[in-house]
Amino acid sequence: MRTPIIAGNWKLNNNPEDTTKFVNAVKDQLPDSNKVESVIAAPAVDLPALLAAAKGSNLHTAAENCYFENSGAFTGETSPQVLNEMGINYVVIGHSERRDYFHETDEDINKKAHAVLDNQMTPIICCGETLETREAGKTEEWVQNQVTAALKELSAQQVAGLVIAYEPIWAIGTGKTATSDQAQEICHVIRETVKDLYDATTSDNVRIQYGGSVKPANVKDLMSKPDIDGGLVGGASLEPESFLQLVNYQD
Ligand SMILES: O=C(CO)COP(=O)(O)O
Repeated sequence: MRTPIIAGNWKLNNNPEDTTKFVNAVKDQLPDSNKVESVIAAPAVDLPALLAAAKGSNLHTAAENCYFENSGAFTGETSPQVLNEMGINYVVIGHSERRDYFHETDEDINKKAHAVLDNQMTPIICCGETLETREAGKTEEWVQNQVTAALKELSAQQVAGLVIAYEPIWAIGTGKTATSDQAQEICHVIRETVKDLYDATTSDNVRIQYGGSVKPANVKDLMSKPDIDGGLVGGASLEPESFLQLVNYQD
């Protein structure tokens, strides 16, 4: 059985003080972690505040990015080793904003996935097509290629434990959600891709999130789909009330 995982991705929002306030407002109303895993991915500068406030609660913590080297002459980067030492659980890898604005390649994303796993954390690996790709009827091929490249040389056991987030770029921050059927269709393609690359056990275990204008109003419908195990949520994760509605979607 796959445990549902709802993760807020704050992007470049909130300072340490906002972070503490947010966590204090939500931490006693989160579902049990074996029912739904609640995660917040915060900017690197907010992670100490996130960890301190979340301690002892059901809130899991995530970084929004990291580098693929643990140390060295890489000015401005974040060490996966240090994230692990701090107590961070997840790292979002290959978000479309990182691919687009910061020119991250499939190869970088694969190296980061290895680095996160080597440092005992769980990657949330993002994939998703542009509107142009969708309109050209090439979504499946695009997503298959991104997933295959991201998972290169990872073991079946590593893949079974990680999270893949399907985020169609045209649905991010636009208010345009993929319909739950469109999201299911591509999440199914991702699961089949994992099955082809590995085996049925691995594809049955890997968790797949949908992201792109997920809101309290549509989360239940999305989560009712067989291949959707969670959400990666931007805008609607910024307010405590809305985040609580998302993680408590089963109530
Ligand atoms: O990019 C996203 C989460 O990573 C989605 O953002 P929105 O929920 O704001 O569309």
